[in-house]
Amino acid sequence: MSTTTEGVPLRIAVPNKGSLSLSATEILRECGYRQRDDSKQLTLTDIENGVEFFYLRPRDIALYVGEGTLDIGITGRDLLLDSGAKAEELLALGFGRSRFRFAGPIGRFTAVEQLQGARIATSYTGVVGAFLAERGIEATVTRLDGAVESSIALGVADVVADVVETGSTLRQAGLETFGEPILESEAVLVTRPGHRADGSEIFRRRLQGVLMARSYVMMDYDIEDAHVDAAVALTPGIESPTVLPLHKEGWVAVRAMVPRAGAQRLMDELWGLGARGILTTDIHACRL
Ligand SMILES: Nc1ncnc2c1ncn2[C@@H]1O[C@H](COP(=O)(O)OP(=O)(O)OP(=O)(O)O)[C@@H](O)[C@H]1O
Ligand SMILES: O=P(O)(O)OC[C@H]1O[C@H](OP(=O)(O)OP(=O)(O)O)[C@H](O)[C@@H]1O
Ligand SMILES: [Mg+2]
Repeated sequence: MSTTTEGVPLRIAVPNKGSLSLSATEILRECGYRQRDDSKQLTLTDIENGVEFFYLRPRDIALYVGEGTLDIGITGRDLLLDSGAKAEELLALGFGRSRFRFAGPIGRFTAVEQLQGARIATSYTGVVGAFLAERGIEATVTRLDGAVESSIALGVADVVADVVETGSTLRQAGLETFGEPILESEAVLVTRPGHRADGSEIFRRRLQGVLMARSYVMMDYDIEDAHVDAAVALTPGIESPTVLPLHKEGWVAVRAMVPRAGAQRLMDELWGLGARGILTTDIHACRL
């Protein structure tokens, strides 16, 4: 059964390679979509769900979506901004997190004002150009495809601007970051402003449901009536917690979604209030 109203498949761009590719495929599978098994496959139609996937270079995805060829796509926020494409961010996806930063030889630079007149190497000329223009800094920006960190030792640049995740590539090149991060990036869902293709809302909701399920757990516990108000104040849930009577006189069972991050601390606090039989369970998908 198709989930689109017109029967026209929703056309979705997915990273085919690089840091975002595996996580994008994983979240789409969790959302109940078919995904390719062969990394050479360029497209895949999931008739049951009324969608068609196009596996593309993440750097090109904002352009395809912005030009109207594809309805929606997954790419990096930094790549979206760098592209200058007419696409907008619809939902942050929580994976592929990185910072985009300037770096130079250790001890050489301390502030972005020192970029005046410098030679900067980067794969993200759009992001760097906009940053410099905003501050009225004049510098020479050279575009490289990758391994940008080597450009300083090889005499092509004084400074690099690149994606930093763990920082280990910079350390190995004898470089250090300086100035504030230019931007914080993660994988994002992008679409054309004002364009809401049939099925795109269902697609967005499925992704949001899996993201919520990743960041929340279901918590169950039993507690005496006298302490239930204090306990539900700690576990207010999304709408409101479910409270049901137990067979044991004067006791109730409480069920509520709680943020995964603080779940262990919450269990300690509930135990302190007299709650017993405290359980947490993973959620795999939800619509809230
Ligand atoms: N450690 C990382 N290295 C590079 N990009 C990363 C990293 N972590 C997250 N990202 C994000 O991945 C996207 C870059 O996609 P890209 O396809 O260029 O990945 P890549 O890992 O550099 O792959 P490749 O170098 O093989 O092309 C950006 O949005 C970037 O912020
Ligand atoms: O902070 P880190 O964890 O070290 O990760 C950041 C590095 O990873 C990426 O390089 P990639 O492996 O994509 O190679 P590339 O430069 O050839 O694209 C990025 O361009 C940085 O060089
Ligand atoms: Mg790379």
